[in-house]
Amino acid sequence: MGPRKPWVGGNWKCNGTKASIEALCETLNKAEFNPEQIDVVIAPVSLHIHMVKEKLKAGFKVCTQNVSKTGMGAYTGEIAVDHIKDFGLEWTLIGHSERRQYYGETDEVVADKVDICQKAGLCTAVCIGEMLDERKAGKTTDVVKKQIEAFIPKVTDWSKIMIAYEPVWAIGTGVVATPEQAQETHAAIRKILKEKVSAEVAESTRIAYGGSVSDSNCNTLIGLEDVDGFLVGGASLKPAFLDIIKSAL
Ligand SMILES: O=C[C@H](O)COP(=O)(O)O
Repeated sequence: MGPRKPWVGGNWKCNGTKASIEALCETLNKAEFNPEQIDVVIAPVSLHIHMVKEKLKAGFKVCTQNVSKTGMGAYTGEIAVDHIKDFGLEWTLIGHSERRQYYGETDEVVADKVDICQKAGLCTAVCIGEMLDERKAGKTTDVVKKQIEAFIPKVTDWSKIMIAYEPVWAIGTGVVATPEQAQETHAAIRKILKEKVSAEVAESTRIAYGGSVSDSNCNTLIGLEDVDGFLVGGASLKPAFLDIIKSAL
């Protein structure tokens, strides 16, 4: 872990019922952390946000899993930055690989969403990562570079950007990146930020790892120089998430 404030996110994806989420919030409320020293960010299904905000103790930050590239208006089914801000939320995820794969979210759309979040002063976890065939072809750095370059021109306040590196082949598969793969790509991302933005931004921007993070691999991963935290899917629905938070303290 570098000198940056750690960031640990639980992406609950399209999971949970009112009952299961109530129980999960009770479990998560056992976590002990100082929000001045770590960002612990929970992204439930949008319908559950109100309830999760009520149930989780102060210190947790509640986040949307997606945001509209438009403002308020005649855009059926969307949630705008204005709603997120009005609701008192600080964070949103953008460009998760499931959004890119199943809902046609291109680099251009991700850039538009970064743009609207920046203009609204909303903190944004931007997800990037390569597919298995791209890794096998040795194209990982090229892929993440293209994904990052797409949104760089939209960023005016880097303190509100967190990059989540999630190799797609590691998401939900139980196949976590090796420490060497994770460190190598996180360092490559930092190098891209240095070359394309500035040394200061490269040094200060947090980069979290995501993809089959669990209570059994988090301690090794968090020991890596350029890993500043995690974006966790499956394990964030379980008590294991408490250990993952603890690993980053
Ligand atoms: O947003 C979280 C990632 O997609 C990781 O999911 P996972 O921890 O279930 O592999």
